[in-house]
Amino acid sequence: MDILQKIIAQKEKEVADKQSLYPEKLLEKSTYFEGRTISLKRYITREDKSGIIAEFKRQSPSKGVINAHAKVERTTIGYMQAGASALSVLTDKEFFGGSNEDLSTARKFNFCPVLRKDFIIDEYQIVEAKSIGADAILLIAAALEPKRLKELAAFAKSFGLEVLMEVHNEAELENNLNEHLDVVGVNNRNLKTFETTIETSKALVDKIPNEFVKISESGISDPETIIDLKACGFQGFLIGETFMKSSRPERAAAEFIEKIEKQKLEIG
Ligand SMILES: O=P(O)(O)OC[C@@H](O)[C@@H](O)c1c[nH]c2ccccc12
Repeated sequence: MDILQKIIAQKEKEVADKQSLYPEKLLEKSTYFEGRTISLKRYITREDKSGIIAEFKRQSPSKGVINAHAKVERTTIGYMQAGASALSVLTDKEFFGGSNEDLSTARKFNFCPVLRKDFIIDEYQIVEAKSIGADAILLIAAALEPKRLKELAAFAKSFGLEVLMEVHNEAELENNLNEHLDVVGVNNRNLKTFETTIETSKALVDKIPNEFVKISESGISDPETIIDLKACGFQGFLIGETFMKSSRPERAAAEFIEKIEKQKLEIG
């Protein structure tokens, strides 16, 4: 069993437990339920922003604890002040040390798109995403059958949530493109070895139709890589660890984004 299969098995249990404790009817009472969402697609492509989706991630299966002390409020506000286009918040507890409260806190203190980073396998988690204040959800092609991925994407759109589909290779991309997706992300991390390589993104970018916003995810550790990925056609960049491993992630993000701005000027 690879890590993804392990996580999915755990999610199936979690969803069943939660559904009996807090049925959808209850989640629908959340004040966020009626509210409008902020478009991730639009914010990634805004000219006045960096294209960076800055992630709040305390730990991961590949790295263990990345940052045990960072506060969601200070970190996410700082990310946005630094020039991030959007936020990504891990809500998985078991493997990533996140929570729904983390996402709601990010929501409460920021006016920007907030992506719910979790392993979605059921409609229940989409209702939950809306109820905690998310604007967009992640669907992982490696975790779902194409028919199921499309159903979940359509369901998310019916609540006004945008959909980021994540792929690792050409087959996943080609089997899953559908009209309900907004953003397509290439994950540079190999889920079996945990190794990351930007080449994964470069090999797939031209195969993603232009109607989708294209982002590169994981293992981005220097501003030069962003310049390189932009030149290949990527519009967005999902960054977690490079920021979170700093004792002040928001400061690391500010320094990183400043360097991109400087290089942009030099390149002209
Ligand atoms: O911390 P990194 O290497 O910058 O990666 C961020 C993000 O891409 C990564 O956290 C991620 C990509 N896809 C996921 C799916 C689930 C959980 C986490 C992820």
